[in-house]
Amino acid sequence: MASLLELSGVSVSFDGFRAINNLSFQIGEPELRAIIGPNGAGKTTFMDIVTGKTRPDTGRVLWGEKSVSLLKLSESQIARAGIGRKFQKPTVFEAQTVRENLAMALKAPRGPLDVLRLRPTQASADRIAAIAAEIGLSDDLPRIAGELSHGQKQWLEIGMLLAQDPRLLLVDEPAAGMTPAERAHTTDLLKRLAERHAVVVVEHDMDFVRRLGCKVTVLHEGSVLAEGSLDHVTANRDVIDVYLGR
Ligand SMILES: Nc1ncnc2c1ncn2[C@@H]1O[C@H](COP(=O)(O)OP(=O)(O)OP(=O)(O)O)[C@@H](O)[C@H]1O
Repeated sequence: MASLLELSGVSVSFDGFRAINNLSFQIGEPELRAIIGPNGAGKTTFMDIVTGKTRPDTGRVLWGEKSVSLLKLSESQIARAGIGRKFQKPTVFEAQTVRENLAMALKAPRGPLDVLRLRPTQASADRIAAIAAEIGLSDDLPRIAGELSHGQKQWLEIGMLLAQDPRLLLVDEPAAGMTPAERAHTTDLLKRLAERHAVVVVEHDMDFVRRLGCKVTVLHEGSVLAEGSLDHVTANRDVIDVYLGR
């Protein structure tokens, strides 16, 4: 499988502290990957580098069939190239309906004031319906987003990412604060999305990672400590020492 995203030899320091240290990572398309690691391992900084928020001091970050360097692109160009990121805290438009939120996301490359003025057109209605079905919110389209449960808001935000047609989704701690039923739904959703997309899930909850049933990358001190199935990495002595055994 060809790589969709490939980092090699990436390092970044903050005030002399190496948050990412000679990191190499690759993911294919489609693929589901979990990233785990102790606090401060560099998981957030990794996502910041991929999305262009943080620029590495050294290394390469290559994207797509043409191996375009993401280091030359702005954050918005990277988003348009097909990389979507979901932060831990949902940031849906609380006062708008689920349908309006998805409609805004379909049109999103403009400024926030422009998107607020837009109304869903017939042309976008099918797309909105398909995304709502994908995320399990078909019956909730007329509801005000602020009234949704925490889990439903997370799914809506994933739907808003999908509206942008990403090839790679970066999802930060999706299971945090969810009920067991919401976690099960989220697992199913991420697995289904990973049939057509590259999906990177950063997660601390090991039960959740186990249910994802995917390859796992363990980060520690800004580098890959171990990689493979969850059983493989959790049997690794170094992983036990720095992460699991604490
Ligand atoms: N802008 C910054 N300035 C200074 N230090 C930073 C900055 N961003 C990250 N760091 C440091 O880099 C290291 C890696 O941080 P990062 O947030 O990437 O870890 P993480 O694996 O996401 O941790 P957590 O699981 O707690 O979210 C930490 O020691 C953090 O304090």
